[in-house]
Amino acid sequence: MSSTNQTNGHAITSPTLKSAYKIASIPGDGIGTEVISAGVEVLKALTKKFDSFELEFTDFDWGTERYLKTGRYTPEDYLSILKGSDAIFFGSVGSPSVPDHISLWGLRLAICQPLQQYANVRPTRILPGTKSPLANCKTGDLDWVIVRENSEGEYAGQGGRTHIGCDHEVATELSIFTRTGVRRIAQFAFSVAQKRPRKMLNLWMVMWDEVILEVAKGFPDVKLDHMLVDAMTVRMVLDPRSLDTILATNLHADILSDLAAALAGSIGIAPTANLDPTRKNPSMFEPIHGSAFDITGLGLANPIATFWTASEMLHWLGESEAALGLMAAVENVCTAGIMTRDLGGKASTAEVTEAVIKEIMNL
Ligand SMILES: NC(=O)c1ccc[n+]([C@@H]2O[C@H](COP(=O)([O-])OP(=O)(O)OC[C@H]3O[C@@H](n4cnc5c(N)ncnc54)[C@H](O)[C@@H]3O)[C@@H](O)[C@H]2O)c1
Ligand SMILES: O=C(O)[C@H](O)[C@@H](O)C(=O)O
Ligand SMILES: [K+]
Ligand SMILES: [Mn+2]
Repeated sequence: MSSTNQTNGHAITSPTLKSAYKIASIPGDGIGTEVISAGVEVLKALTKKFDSFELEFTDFDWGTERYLKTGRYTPEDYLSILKGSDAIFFGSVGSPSVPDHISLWGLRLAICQPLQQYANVRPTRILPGTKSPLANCKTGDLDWVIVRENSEGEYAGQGGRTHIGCDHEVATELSIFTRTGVRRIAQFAFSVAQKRPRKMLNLWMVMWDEVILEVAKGFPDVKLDHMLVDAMTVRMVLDPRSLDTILATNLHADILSDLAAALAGSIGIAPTANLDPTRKNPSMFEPIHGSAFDITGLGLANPIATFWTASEMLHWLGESEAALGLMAAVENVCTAGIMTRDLGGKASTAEVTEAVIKEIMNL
């Protein structure tokens, strides 16, 4: 491409570098395929509108169908394949025909764990034109970022079963926490909180508390507040304005983020970034929801979670103008009332997608 500059009254044309990013797209199972294809369409529209960058997509059919045929969710060299990309755009994994721990460890965790995506970031707010199920909670009242520790805790993969099928069978599921793991996620969460208007971080747990108090010394401008997870659910419902950045263990944050999405109107809007903050490996971006068997193939899947996810991916890649443009387009479409059934509307996945693309082209 080229750009035109004015110099001494003369227009000169000079070549400029256009960033090109390689995106590995993994739609996965269920509505994952529907929302990722909508997301790819929207991202392609953005590259037309903002001609400063290009996206080169490679699609992978890694999902349960592949597992049932070959015994693996991915090819054996999947990590080196993914390492050749700048980011991973993921739908969901999970199917009624395979137990959840097999699908989860076969694909999502098989990517997050070895690629050291230890920070899982889940922003939530109430989009304009949409409603929270909480009476008196309006757009702006609920504006949170949940930071989920994404590498250890309850999803560390430690534990097992002995004497399977016997009455005295024993099953263990161990949560593990390391100082290194807690320190690095605390540092990450503080730096998120530091950039937010309320500069506030809420969290809990014993060794966590100790490590976090150490890390807190490096962030004197962030207000720190400790909460137990059960009390946090109450506070999220009764006093959403008092929260900002919420740091929690892998499982606790998994649960709190579904609650947060529901309080903001629907799980169909909520995005996730699985980040390797060191940037040694590509990070993975996905909607927070799963395969949603109950609505698969019906055109009812809300694609906004995936659009918001795409916006987070663009921010991470450094394309903030396009990222903000995408969210502005999404907000305009919500304000116009073009929404899927989960948000109280009547539009299909394709209609919302088309409306967002139209808004992007009119930005
Ligand atoms: N990261 C992931 O890939 C991920 C996350 C969660 C669940 N899962 C898997 O997905 C499968 C189904 O899990 P589940 O039912 O507990 O959770 P789910 O998120 O798939 O669905 C929960 C409910 O929310 C609705 N919903 C979800 N996304 C929606 C959207 N975009 N638009 C409108 N409605 C939406 C569904 O219809 C369903 O009623 C399981 O196999 C589970 O393991 C995968
Ligand atoms: O257990 C899972 O499938 C995941 O943790 C999922 O719930 C998620 O939120 O990523
Ligand atoms: K998902
Ligand atoms: Mn979850």
